[in-house]
Amino acid sequence: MTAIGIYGSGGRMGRAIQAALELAGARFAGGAEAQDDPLPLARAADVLVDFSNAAGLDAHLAAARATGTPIVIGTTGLSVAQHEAIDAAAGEIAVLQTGNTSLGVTLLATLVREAAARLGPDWDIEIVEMHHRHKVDAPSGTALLLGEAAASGRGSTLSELRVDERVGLVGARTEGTIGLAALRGGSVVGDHNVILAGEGERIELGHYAQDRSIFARGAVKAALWLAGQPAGRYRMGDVLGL
Ligand SMILES: NC(=O)C1=CN([C@@H]2O[C@H](COP(=O)(O)OP(=O)(O)OC[C@H]3O[C@@H](n4cnc5c(N)ncnc54)[C@H](OP(=O)(O)O)[C@@H]3O)[C@@H](O)[C@H]2O)C=CC1
Ligand SMILES: O=C(O)C1=N[C@H](C(=O)O)C[C@H](O)C1
Repeated sequence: MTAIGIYGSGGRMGRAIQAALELAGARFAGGAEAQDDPLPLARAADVLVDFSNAAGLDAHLAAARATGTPIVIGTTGLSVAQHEAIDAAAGEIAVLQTGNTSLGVTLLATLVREAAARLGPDWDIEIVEMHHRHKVDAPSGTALLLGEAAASGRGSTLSELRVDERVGLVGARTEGTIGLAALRGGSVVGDHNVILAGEGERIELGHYAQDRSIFARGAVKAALWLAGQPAGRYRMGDVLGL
C-alpha cells in the first residue's frame, strides 16, 4: 500500500485527505504541521501531499527534494519565486502543483480555454470566486488556474492580461483583459464563475464545490499516480487524462 505523508494534516484539507485514504487503497504515513521538522515525514512517505500554507511550502519542497520523494502541492497563494522553486525541484523529483484537485475544475479549465479561444477578444472575461471566511489568500488558486486557461486560449499568459479588483475611477474596460474578483464569507467551500460577456449576450461557466471530499479524492488520486512518475512538473490534467 502506498504511504502518503501530509503537510498540513491537522487542517480542513489534511483531515479530509486522511478520510479519503482507505477507500483509495492508500495508507497514512503521518503528518506534519508548522512546528515540525518536515524531513522525517519526507523520509517515511512514498509520496507527499502539501495542503498547508504558502509560508510552509519552501521547507516542505526542500525536504521532498532532499529525500527524492514525489510531492503533490495543493497549497495556494504561492509567489512567483515559489513557482520557480517548483520548476527547479521538478528537474530532480516528480511534482504536481495545482490550485484545484477536483475532476470538475480540471474539466472546466479545458472548457474555459476552448471558449476563450473561439470567442475572440471582443468577449470580455471576468472570473468571480467565493470562499469561506477563513481563507487567507486571494484570488483563489482556482481562479488563477482558470485565468491561465482563458489567457492560454487567447495565446497569452494571465500575468499579461489580469486586472485585479477594481476600485474608484478606473476607466472603461480594456479589451482583452481578464478581470478577477474575490468574495469571502460564511462556510462556502469554493465557488468559481467564469463570465464571458459579449455584445448582447453572456456565457457563464461555473463550478460549485459542495464538500471538501472532492478535493481530497483528487489529491489522493494524484498522489497515487505521481508515486510512479519520473521527475517532472505535472498537472491534474495529466492524472485525469483531460
Ligand atoms: N488544490 C486544492 O484543490 C485545494 C487547495 N486548498 C489549499 O490548501 C491549503 C490549506 O487549506 P485548509 O486545509 O483549508 O487550511 P487550514 O488552515 O484548515 O489548514 C492548514 C494546515 O496547515 C498547517 N500550517 C499552517 N502554516 C504552516 C506552515 N508554515 N508550515 C506547515 N504547516 C502549516 C496548519 O497548522 P496550524 O493549524 O498548526 O497552523 C493546518 O494544519 C490552502 O492554501 C488552500 O487554499 C484547499 C482546498 C483545495
Ligand atoms: O482554501 C480553500 O478552501 C480552497 N482553496 C483552493 C483555491 O484557492 O482555489 C481550492 C478550493 O477552491 C478551496
